[in-house]
Amino acid sequence: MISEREIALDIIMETDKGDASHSLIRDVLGKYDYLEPRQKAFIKKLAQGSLERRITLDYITDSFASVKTAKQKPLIRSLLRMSVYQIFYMDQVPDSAAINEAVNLAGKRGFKNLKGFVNGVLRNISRQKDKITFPAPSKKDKKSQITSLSVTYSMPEFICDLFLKNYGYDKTEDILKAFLNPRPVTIRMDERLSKEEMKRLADSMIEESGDNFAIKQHELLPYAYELTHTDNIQYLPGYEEGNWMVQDVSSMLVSEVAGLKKGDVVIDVCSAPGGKALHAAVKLAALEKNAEPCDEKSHVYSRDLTGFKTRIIEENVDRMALSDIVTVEVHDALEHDEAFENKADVLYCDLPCSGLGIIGRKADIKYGASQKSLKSLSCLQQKILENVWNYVKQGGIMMYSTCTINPYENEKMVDYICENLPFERVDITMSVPSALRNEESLSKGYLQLLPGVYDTDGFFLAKLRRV
Ligand SMILES: C[S@@+](CC[C@H](N)C(=O)[O-])C[C@H]1O[C@@H](n2cnc3c(N)ncnc32)[C@H](O)[C@@H]1O
Repeated sequence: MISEREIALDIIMETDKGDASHSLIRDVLGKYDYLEPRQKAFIKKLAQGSLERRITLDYITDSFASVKTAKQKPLIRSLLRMSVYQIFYMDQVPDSAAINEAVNLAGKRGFKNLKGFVNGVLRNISRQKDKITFPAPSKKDKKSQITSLSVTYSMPEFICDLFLKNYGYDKTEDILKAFLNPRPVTIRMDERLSKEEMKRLADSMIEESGDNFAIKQHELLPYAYELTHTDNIQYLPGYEEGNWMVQDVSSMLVSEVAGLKKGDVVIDVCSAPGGKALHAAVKLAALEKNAEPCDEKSHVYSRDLTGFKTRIIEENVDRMALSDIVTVEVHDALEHDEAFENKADVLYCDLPCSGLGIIGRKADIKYGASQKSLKSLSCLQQKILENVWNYVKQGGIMMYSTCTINPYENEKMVDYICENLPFERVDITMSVPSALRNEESLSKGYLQLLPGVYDTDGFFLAKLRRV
């Protein structure tokens, strides 16, 4: 018989090898579908939390263990992470339960000789947990600030350094804190629904969901709704009917700011799962309602690299009844397509990026990122941009966006575009929701949303006009 902690242990061991935690947790919980919701919630919290706080947990263990985490057997390292997480961050679990089960699991999984080590380290940590302190930052010493932020908020040092250089200590701390707070899921209701229909849909979600479920309208956009305590979101009312799709409110701003007009051709070169392209399609479909038969038809071309990815877009297009207005195609954005030259009124360049803005949702991103991977992503973005920029008509628009917080992929990439390609920045201050209009970055010709400052993922967007 496998226990909940043993299931969590297996997930933690896999994520230690670099596997994506969100899909892994979903797949493993699918395999143990017979478990009670309470048991599944425990496994998810333990696996996710141990990953999210890995650096902090290792720091605590290393303060007590004779063999440091880097030198420990992978199973023992994962077991200690999971147990220290319970001792520090799961108040409802008695320390003795976490420790006894860890010792049993060490024996069960072939490490009888290390049961004493596991027991000793965990009992010491439990006894002294109120006395443990993290490295303090010193105002004048940048290195001490990096170490302190890294250990306290479990963030690799090079990311702390990157944020510190750009945002200073206080803002960096706000961002890192926000990453550790649970983020609600945001959905975009189909704008073809009336306000009353959206409200009725939200009410029916409440009626059909468990006690903890909550839904509220997002303050930034009237058709964005925040959902908390959502498991199996696809079973909520309106999903099958295509009345909504999951999308962070920050990402909705792209189509909000693009200034789409009836008859526009939109090309999205990196489109899966289709959030922004389908948002554009919904807006255009609403405009088409008043079109005359002789008017130019609006259309969205939604492309991505593989059939696997475009199938996801197609499923969303079908579900949302947008197949008349959207064409989905497999196409490598690095391959130039002459047929697309001068075709787009609006080109979406929502390019592959380091994803540092969504670390709060996908903790594995922070451990997978490196200075080298960030550099190679900005090279890829540059190559894609050089290849697709002339899909935009003269006077047309390029929407450049990423879900990251890295100047080399964001503001410096916009500088690159404006210095090397025939584009100029468009002031978007008046087209963002009023609650964002005082955002400092807008005065520089782009919008950089930082988690902890706004109730959104980290997101970057710029509107550029071909001149
Ligand atoms: C940030 S995601 C796009 C998200 C999407 N725009 C949305 O709003 O749902 C980046 C996408 O770029 C795709 N991609 C990566 N390299 C590509 C390439 N060379 N050509 C086309 N798509 C690519 C990835 O498969 C991924 O789906």
